[in-house]
Amino acid sequence: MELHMEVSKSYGGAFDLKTGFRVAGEQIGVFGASGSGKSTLVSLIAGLLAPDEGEILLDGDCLFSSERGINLPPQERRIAIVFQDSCLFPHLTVEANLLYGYRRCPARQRRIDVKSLVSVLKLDGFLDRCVNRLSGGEKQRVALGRAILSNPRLLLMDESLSALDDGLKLQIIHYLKRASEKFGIPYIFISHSLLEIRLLTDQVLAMGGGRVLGQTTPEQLARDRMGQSQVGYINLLQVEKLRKMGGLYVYRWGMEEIFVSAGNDEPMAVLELSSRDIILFTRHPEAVSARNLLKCTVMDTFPSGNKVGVELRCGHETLIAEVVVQAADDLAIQARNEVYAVIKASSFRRLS
Ligand SMILES: Nc1ncnc2c1ncn2[C@@H]1O[C@H](COP(=O)(O)OP(=O)(O)OP(=O)(O)O)[C@@H](O)[C@H]1O
Repeated sequence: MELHMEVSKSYGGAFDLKTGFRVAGEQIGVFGASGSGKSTLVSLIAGLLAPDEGEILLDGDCLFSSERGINLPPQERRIAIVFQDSCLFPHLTVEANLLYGYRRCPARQRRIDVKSLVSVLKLDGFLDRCVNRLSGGEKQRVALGRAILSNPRLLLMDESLSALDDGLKLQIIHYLKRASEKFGIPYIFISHSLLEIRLLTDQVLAMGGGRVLGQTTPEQLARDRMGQSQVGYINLLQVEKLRKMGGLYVYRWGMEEIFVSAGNDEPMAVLELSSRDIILFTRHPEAVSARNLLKCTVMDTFPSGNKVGVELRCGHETLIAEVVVQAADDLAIQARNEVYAVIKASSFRRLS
C-alpha cells in the first residue's frame, strides 16, 4: 500500500491540519497526543471529510484532488474504518453484521473466505447471537470481521482497541495481524498508545499540532520518548511459565529464568518491564534482595532527554535500561562492557 497526502484542512481557524507525506507499507501506525489531528487525518483518507485543498493518492489512484475536482465518495474508496466503539447494527445477529459489507461487495471482488475469517477471529460459536449479547471484546472482533469482509483495499483503525483491557487487546492484536497477513489487507492503525503501536505496526507517522512531524519505526519512537515518558521505555518480554516457587512464578525468558510476582497459571505470557526498574551494577553485587540478577553485555547507549538509554544483550534477548547522564559517566557505561541488571520480582507487569 502506498499513500500520498498533500492536504490542508481548517476547522474555521480553530484547528488547522496541513501535511504532506508519502508512506508505503502494510502495517502503518499514526501516533500522536490527543488533539494532534489523527482522527481528522483518518476522516480525510476515508472521505468522511474533504480537505480544503490538496491531493490524496492511494496506490497511485486519486481519491481527492482539489485541482482536478476529484472527491471520491467513501463507498467508492474501498476503505474500511473501525472506531473505538464497534458501531454494530444492534438489531442484527453477529452473522448479519459480519456479512453486511460482504454482500455489498461485487462477487468478483470477494477474495476473503468467510469461514476462515470467522475461524481466525474465533467467532464460530457466536454467529446466531444478537450483537447486544456480546462482550466488548467480542463486539470489537465482529467489527473487525465486518470491516475485513467488506474486502477493503485499506483498513483504518481509529483507537479501535483503546477501550479494551490488556488481555483482550493482545488477543485482538494477534487476530488482526494474522487476518491482515492472511488476507493481504494493509492497515493504518491510529493510537495514542505507544504500546499498541509497537505491537501492531512496523512504521509510524508521528503527529503533532496538525502536522505529520516525521516517519520512524515504533522501536525508535519508544527509545526517543524514553527520557520524557513517565513510564520510561517499556520492555516487552515473551515468556514461558516453568513453575511456581515460594509465592513467585518462574518463567523462561530466552536462556534465562526470571522470577515474577504477578504471574498466573497460563503457559505463556507477555511481561512489561520499565527501563526505570532495572538497576545496573558494573560488578557482581553481593547479597541483593531483588530476585533477578542478569549478566548482560552493553550493546549500545543512546541519549533520550536527560537520560541515557542502555541497550543490553542478555543471552539472545534485548533489554533497555536507563540511567541518568551522571551515572552513565561515573560507571563508564559503554558498548561491550559487562554489567549486571538487577530487577525486583514485583517490577514485572503481566499483559496477558
Ligand atoms: N468538527 C470540528 N470542528 C471544530 N474543531 C474540530 C472538529 N473536529 C475536531 N476538531 C478539533 O481539531 C483538533 C484535532 O482533532 P482530532 O479529533 O483530529 O484529534 P485526535 O488527534 O484524533 O485526538 P484524540 O486522540 O483525542 O481523538 C482538536 O483540537 C479538535 O478539538
